[in-house]
Amino acid sequence: MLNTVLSLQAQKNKQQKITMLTAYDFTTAKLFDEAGINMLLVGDSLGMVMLGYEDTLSVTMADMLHHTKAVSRAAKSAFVVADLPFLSYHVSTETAVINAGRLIQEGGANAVKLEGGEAFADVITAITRAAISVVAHLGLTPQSVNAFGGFKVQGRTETDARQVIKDPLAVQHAGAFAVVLEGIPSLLGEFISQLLHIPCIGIGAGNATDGQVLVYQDMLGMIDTLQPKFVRRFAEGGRLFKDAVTSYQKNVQSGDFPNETESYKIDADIIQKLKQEFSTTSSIEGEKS
Ligand SMILES: Nc1nc(=O)c2c([nH]1)NC[C@@H]1CN(c3ccc(C(=O)N[C@@H](CCC(=O)O)C(=O)O)cc3)CN21
Ligand SMILES: CC(C)C(=O)C(=O)O
Ligand SMILES: [Mg+2]
Repeated sequence: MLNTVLSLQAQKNKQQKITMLTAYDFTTAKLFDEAGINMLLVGDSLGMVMLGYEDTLSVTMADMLHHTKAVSRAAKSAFVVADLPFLSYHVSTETAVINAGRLIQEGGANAVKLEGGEAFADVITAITRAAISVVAHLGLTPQSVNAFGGFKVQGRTETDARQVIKDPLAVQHAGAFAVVLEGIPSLLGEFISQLLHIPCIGIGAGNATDGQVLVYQDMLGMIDTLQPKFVRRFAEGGRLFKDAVTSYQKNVQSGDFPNETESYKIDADIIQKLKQEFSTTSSIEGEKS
């Protein structure tokens, strides 16, 4: 089943949870698409999990396009959302529209995501005016890590919580078709999801949002450095990979790999003839010198 802005809205209306996972390359995107995940997010978290940076601030439009192209080629039914990287939508609405357009036109994404609420309403309106679907990312917005003083849960005080409620309303009004709510108390996640008519996808926003998103390396248990409270490890992928690599290493060292069936064959007569020919050649060469 093809996922669209309409099917995702219908899922919220019917109270069927929306599933979203990050994806950054063709092979994993194909697996998640085949598993029936509704939405694939080419997140700027790729700077951390794929490229090894400390935060998402170093990620460029070139990085995002490179990975978005790979994911788009794999997505047959999943709806592909690409993150607008840091500073690609902050300078002017004009550059924001151009960069959003590149993720769609060159990257093949179905929608773009940007971090910001009320303060980015004009940018969201400008992008949606180009008929580009926008997801707004609110709450713990990782591109603000330095402004926040770390990856800190948002909306715990009355003043902060008020803004965390105002922002989703503002972006919905500006034309966003969905929001990602990250790192907020579950009661706020629940209230905002009831307040908005558009789908609210949570990550660290509790169980009452319209859907959930996680970074795939987190949920597959491939990471043991960063471990936010909201992560559940659905597999021990890191263990699985390491064990397989150890097994490969042992089998190569012992000469057990590759075996007969893993090797190519040639007629024994041909190789026998060539062996004679080359041993003669080398003895003649030897006589010359
Ligand atoms: N691997 C990975 N997973 C993610 O979810 C993720 C990334 N990378 N990179 C981009 C952002 C950064 N994110 C993060 C990173 C750390 C915390 C974290 O450690 N949070 C504290 C909250 C402490 C508090 O304020 O109470 C925690 O203990 O959960 C949360 C979200 C979410 N995103
Ligand atoms: C954490 C999710 C929502 C994200 O924005 C990303 O992966 O970049
Ligand atoms: Mg992101």
